[in-house]
Amino acid sequence: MKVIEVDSLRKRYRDRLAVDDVSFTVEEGEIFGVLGPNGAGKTTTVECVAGLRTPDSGTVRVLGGLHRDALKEKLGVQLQSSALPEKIKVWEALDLYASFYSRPADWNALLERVGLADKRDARYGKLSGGQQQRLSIALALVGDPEVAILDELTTGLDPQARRDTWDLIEQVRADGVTIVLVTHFMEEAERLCDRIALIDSGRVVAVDSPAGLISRVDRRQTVRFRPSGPFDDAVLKALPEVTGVHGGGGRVEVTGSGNLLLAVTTALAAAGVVPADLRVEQATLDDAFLALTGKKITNGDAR
Ligand SMILES: Nc1ncnc2c1ncn2[C@@H]1O[C@H](COP(=O)(O)OP(=O)(O)OP(=O)(O)O)[C@@H](O)[C@H]1O
Repeated sequence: MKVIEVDSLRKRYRDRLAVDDVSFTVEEGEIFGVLGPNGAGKTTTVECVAGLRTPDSGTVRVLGGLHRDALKEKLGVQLQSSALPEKIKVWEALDLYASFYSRPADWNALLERVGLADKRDARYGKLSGGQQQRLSIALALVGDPEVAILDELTTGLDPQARRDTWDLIEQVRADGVTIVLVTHFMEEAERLCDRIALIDSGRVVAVDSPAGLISRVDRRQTVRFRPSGPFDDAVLKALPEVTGVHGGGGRVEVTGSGNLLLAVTTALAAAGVVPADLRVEQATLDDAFLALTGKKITNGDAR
């Protein structure tokens, strides 16, 4: 079932066309990524989906076209800008947000789930960045939503806090919540998303699974190693998977496609060569974005 249908969405801010003809659909139960560089129009797009902005043209249907008030009950939103007052206590924020819904979730259980049970009485301003982020996820879930929109979920978090947040999102999805995740982190999109809309300059460049996006662009791989001794590189060049073999400084670089690693290691074993420091490099989402738009997406990606 399609949970979100966005068709030919356009949104202009005065002289700035932020979203220029964006279309995509999100299926029930998936984690759908909206990925693109800063200023691409991601936030504006999801704000239109959440009913927080009115599109200039195009249509947005969420949960079969629910109207605003009914939709508010079923949609949880965590936006970049939703900072809370410094002095509010964790439990007060949850209690306040719960009051917006007719059938809220049990926020005590939510606090446990996001790992903030011991911070119940702490003030928002005293929480670490990771704790604030987890609280904002709890606030997005306090209405027990069917769909959650999470914008720049892990920006500003250290790698461990980021991975903990990813685990949390996977648990939320396992409960059946459909998730729209806005991000400019490749690793996050690759790890979490079932499908991704790549957005650039207000337009959807492609929608596909992470593997689908990568394979569309480049199936080439590179295998690098240090051979245990000299060998005739014809044994590698003869392999159907191999397109090139280059060497120098005691290192060998083999390019090709298909199951390149297996083909190379098998041929080396047959030739009595042991490959040390073996590395495989494949195209990434970043490469896919570059090939599709001519731009790099990475900005602050904590790889
Ligand atoms: N309220 C606003 N008024 C005027 N221009 C805006 C407004 N909000 C966004 N913009 C502009 O619209 C464009 C798209 O912004 P948007 O925030 O949707 O992009 P984004 O992909 O979410 O970027 P970021 O990751 O930086 O938030 C940007 O050029 C931005 O400067």
